[in-house]
Amino acid sequence: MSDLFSTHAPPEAQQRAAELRAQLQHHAHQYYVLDAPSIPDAEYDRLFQALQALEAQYPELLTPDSPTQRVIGKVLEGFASVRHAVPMLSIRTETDTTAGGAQAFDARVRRELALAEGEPSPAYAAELKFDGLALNLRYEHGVLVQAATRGDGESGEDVTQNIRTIGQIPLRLKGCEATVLEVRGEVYMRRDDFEALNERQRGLIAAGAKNEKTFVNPRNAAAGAVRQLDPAIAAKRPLSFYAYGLGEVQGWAVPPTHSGLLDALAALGLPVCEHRTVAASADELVAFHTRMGQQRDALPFDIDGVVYKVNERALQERLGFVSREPRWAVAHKYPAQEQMTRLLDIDIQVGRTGKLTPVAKLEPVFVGGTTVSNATLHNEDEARRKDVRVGDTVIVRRAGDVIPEVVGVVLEKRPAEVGDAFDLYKRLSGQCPVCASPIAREEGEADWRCTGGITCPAQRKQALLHFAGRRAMDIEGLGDKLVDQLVDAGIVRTLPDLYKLGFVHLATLERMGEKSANNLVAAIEASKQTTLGRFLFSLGIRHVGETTAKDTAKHFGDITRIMDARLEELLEVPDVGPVVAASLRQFFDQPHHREVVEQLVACGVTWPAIEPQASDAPRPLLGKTLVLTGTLPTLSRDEAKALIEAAGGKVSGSVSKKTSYVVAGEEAGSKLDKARELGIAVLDEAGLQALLAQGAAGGEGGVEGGGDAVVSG
Ligand SMILES: NC(=O)c1ccc[n+]([C@@H]2O[C@H](COP(=O)([O-])OP(=O)(O)OC[C@H]3O[C@@H](n4cnc5c(N)ncnc54)[C@H](O)[C@@H]3O)[C@@H](O)[C@H]2O)c1
Ligand SMILES: [Zn+2]
Repeated sequence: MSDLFSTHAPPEAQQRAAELRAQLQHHAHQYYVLDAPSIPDAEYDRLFQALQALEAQYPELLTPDSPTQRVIGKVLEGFASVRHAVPMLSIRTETDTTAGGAQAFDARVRRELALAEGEPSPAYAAELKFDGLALNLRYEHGVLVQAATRGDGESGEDVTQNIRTIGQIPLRLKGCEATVLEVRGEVYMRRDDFEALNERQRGLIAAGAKNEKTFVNPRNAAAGAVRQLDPAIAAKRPLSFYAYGLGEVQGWAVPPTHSGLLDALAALGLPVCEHRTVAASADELVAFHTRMGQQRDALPFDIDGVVYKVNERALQERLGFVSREPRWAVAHKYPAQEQMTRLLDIDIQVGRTGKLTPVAKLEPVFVGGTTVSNATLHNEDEARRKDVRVGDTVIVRRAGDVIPEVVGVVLEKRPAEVGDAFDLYKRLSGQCPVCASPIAREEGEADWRCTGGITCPAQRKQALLHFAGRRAMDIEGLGDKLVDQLVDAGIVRTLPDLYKLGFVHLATLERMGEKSANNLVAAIEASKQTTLGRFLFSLGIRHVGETTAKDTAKHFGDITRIMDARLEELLEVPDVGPVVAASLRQFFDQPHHREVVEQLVACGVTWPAIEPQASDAPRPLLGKTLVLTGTLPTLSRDEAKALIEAAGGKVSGSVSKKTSYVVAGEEAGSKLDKARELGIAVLDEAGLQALLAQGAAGGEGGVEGGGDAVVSG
C-alpha cells in the first residue's frame, strides 16, 4: 500500500487517544452522573478537542463509543428511564470566541446549501445559550404528563415530580389541544438564587450539618436539584426554565421558522427568553454575539455562549444531522467563567464588620472576561472542605458581578509538595492581621472575626457609622459619604477624634458647605449629652443591641462597673445570656477599648446618673416573657408593662412558644386564641398581680410553671 493512503496511527497517537477517551469518560461521569465536575468545562473542552483533532488526523482511531461520537450521560439509579421519542442531541460548539466563530458557521451553512458567492445567507435565529441542563416536557392535550432529562440522548430520567415544583413551567398550556407536544428547553438556576442557596448551605455546614455541600456553579446546583430523589428538597431549590425547541409533535401545526416557534411557545404560556433576534448575515450574528457578550455580566443567569440556528425549518431539514449534532445550529461560546490556575498563597482580609475572609492569591488567569488574581475562599470551613492548599491547582469561577471564588481543587494535579490543611487561627496566631486584637469564632458561626471593633482600622468606617447612628449617639448629618471622606482623608481615625473635629477641618472637605459644617459641629456637640444605654450601644459591641445596652446600663448604672463586671455579674442582667456576657467581657478585656471609653468621657461625653438597680430587689418575672391583650380592669397597658419590667419580665407583642404567660383582659382577640392553641398559661389582672406579689412576699425569686394560673374567660 502506498504511504499516501496509509492512515496508520503511530502507537503514541493510539495511546494518546485511549488516554483522552478514558479521561473524558471519567470527567463526563463526574459531570453528568454525579453532578460533581472535577475539572472546569474549559479544560474538558480542551481534552475533547484534542481527541477530535486526533480522530480527524487518524480516522481509524475513531470508535463508535468515542465521547466525540455520542452524547454522554446515564440514567441515575432511582429514577425511571424514559425513552425519548425524538433523540435529544447536543450542538456543535464554536470555541473561537471572536467574530470568527460566527463567520465559520455561516460559511459552513453556505457550503452545505451550495450557495453561490453573492447569494444572501439564509436567515438565522440567534438566542442565548443558557447554562443549565436540557429538559423535555411532554404535554398531552395541553397537560404536562412527563418531564425528562437528556441522559445519553436516547433515554433520560423521569424527573416529572421535581419539575412540577418549578412555578414557571405551566402544568397546562394555554389554548393547546395538541395530542402530543414535547417542548424542549433549559432548566437553570438564577445567579442570585444560586448565591442564596450556597449561603444557606454554608450556614448549615457551619452549624454542623453533615450531609450538606455547596455547589460549584448554578448549572451544577440546577442539575443536582432536578436529579434530586427527594422532591421536597428539590422544591426548596429555586429553578427557572426557558423553552427553545421541540421534541415529538402530534396534532399541532409547527410554525415554519424557529423564531415563529419561539413566539408560539411563548403564547402557550411557556417562558421564552426575550434576548433573541433574527440575523440576516454573519455580520449580524457577530453583532448579536458582541452585544450579548457586553450584557452577559448584567444578566441574572449564566450563559456560556449564544446559539445560532438556521431559521427556516425546511432548510433545517435539508441540512440534517451529523452524529450527535444538527448541522443547522451552532453554539458560539464566550470566554469560560471557570478556569484552572495555581494557588500561590492564602491571605486573610478583615471586612468592615470584622469578618475574616480567606482570600486566594492566584497565578493571574483570564476568567469570565477579565484577569483574576484574587478569589474568595469564603471561610475556614469552606477552605477545609474543599481541601485547598497552597501549591494546588484550583478552579476559579467569576460570573456576573459576584466576586471571583475558588470552587474547588483539581486533586489529580496536586504536586508532591503542598501546604498544610488550612487553619485560620494558626495562620494568624490568633490575632487580627490589621489591629492585632484577638480573633474569635462563635459556635454555629461560619466566620472568624476580629474582636477589635471600634479600635480596628479595618472596621473604622462601620464603627463610626454605627456610633453616629440615630439610636446610638445620634449625630445628625454624619452619614456614609462623610464618614468615607473623613476616614479617607485621615481626619478621623478613632471615635474620640470626632469630638476634636472643628469647623476648620470640616470646611476643607469637598462638597461641604459652610452651613452643613456648622450644623455638623453643632450635632457632634449635642451628641455629648446622652444616656449610658445609648453610649454602651454606640460602642458596637458584638451581640449588644439597643435593649441589651439599656438593660445593662440600668443594671449597673455606671460605665466603670460595666467594664469591670465579672461574667457572673453580667449574667445577672435580664436577658443577658452567656454569649452576650462573654462578648461584653471580651470587649472590655482589651485595654484599647477601655482607653477609647475614657477618652470619650474626657472629650465631654456624659449622661445622667442612674440609680443602679439593687441586685437583691425581688425580680419574680426574671426570664419570663409576657404578652398583654385586651383591656385590663384597673391597669393601663403602660402601667402593666412597667410593673412587669420592674419585676424583671419582658413584654412582647406577639404570642409564640417562648411566651410564658398571656395576660388577657376584656375583648382579648386573636392573641388569646393563639395562646390556647399553643397551650400557654393565660392570666387575668388578678393573676398578674399575684405573680408580681410573689417576689414582694419574699418568694423564691421566680415563678416556675403556670399550673395554678388563673385562666380568664
Ligand atoms: N467539567 C467537566 O468535567 C465536564 C464534563 C463533561 C461535560 N462538560 C461540559 O458540558 C458541555 C458539553 O455538554 P453538551 O454536549 O450537553 O453540550 P452543551 O451543553 O455545550 O450544548 C448542548 C446543550 O445546550 C443547551 N442549550 C442551552 N441553550 C440552548 C438554546 N438556546 N438552544 C439549544 N440548546 C441550548 C441544551 O441543553 C443542549 O443540550 C461542555 O460545556 C463541557 O465543557 C464538562
Ligand atoms: Zn482588627
